[in-house]
Amino acid sequence: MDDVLQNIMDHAVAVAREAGQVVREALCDEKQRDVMTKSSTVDLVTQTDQRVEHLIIQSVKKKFPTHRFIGEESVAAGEACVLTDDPTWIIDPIDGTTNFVHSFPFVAVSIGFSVDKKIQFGVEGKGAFCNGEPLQVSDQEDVRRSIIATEFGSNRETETVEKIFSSLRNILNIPVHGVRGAGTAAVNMCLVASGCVEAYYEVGVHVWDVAAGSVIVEEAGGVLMDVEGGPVDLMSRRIVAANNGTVAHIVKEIDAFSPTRDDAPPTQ
Ligand SMILES: O=P([O-])([O-])O[C@@H]1[C@@H](O)[C@H](O)[C@@H](O)[C@H](O)[C@@H]1O
Ligand SMILES: [Mg+2]
Ligand SMILES: [Mg+2]
Repeated sequence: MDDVLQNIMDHAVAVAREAGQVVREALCDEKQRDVMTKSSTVDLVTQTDQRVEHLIIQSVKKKFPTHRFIGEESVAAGEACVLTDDPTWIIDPIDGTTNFVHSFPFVAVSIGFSVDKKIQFGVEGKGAFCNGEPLQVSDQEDVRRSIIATEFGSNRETETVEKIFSSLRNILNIPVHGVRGAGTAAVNMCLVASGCVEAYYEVGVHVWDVAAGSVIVEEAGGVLMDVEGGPVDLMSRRIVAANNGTVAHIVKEIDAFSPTRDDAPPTQ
């Protein structure tokens, strides 16, 4: 990794740790977990999500004034969600807000950094690490001996819920050892990267949920795919992250659908 990128990554790690501390403290303070809603009554946000995103963006802007941002809460406030070739920080200040609100103790501060529309950190084959320890995906080749992670998302339209359950039924019937969900895409992807689960899939995620996780999974030896096979498109809101191409064949069992893309022009 060149010095410039290393410098950017060091800053990302430092600001993620700082943000993590704010989230950790807020977990113990009911007032900082007051709930507001966004796209639906189960799409939650708190002042802490907004505060943490602000903290990260201000800190980065000070050091790298020309860089661009895609932040979950900035987009919710009306900013465009467009990935250009420019250096861009893709931020989910609290991934797992529902967990956070309920003190269910799995949340992540997710920060990805892209240049030329490619997520950069780690792409040069330097590996993925958790507190200095290298991560490695599971070597399991048999989907029947696998744990698959997924989420239910925050869209409760009947048709969407039907499709989620249809996929789940198909996957349970393979049969797999188990199905799990941490309540955060970023943590689910880190679980794939660390070999605790063999694969994670979800339709309905956003680019800020998966940008950082995608490079962590690849650097830990895993593969990314669209839920109908083929290359993943981080703006498509569909993702499969698996330990290898064999387990990634769970895509055959997924009842795929296409939510509105993250980069769709705003409707008037
Ligand atoms: O809103 P948030 O807590 O940052 O992110 C959440 C994801 O991590 C989760 O996996 C998904 O099921 C939810 O729909 C939501 O996108
Ligand atoms: Mg999220
Ligand atoms: Mg979030």
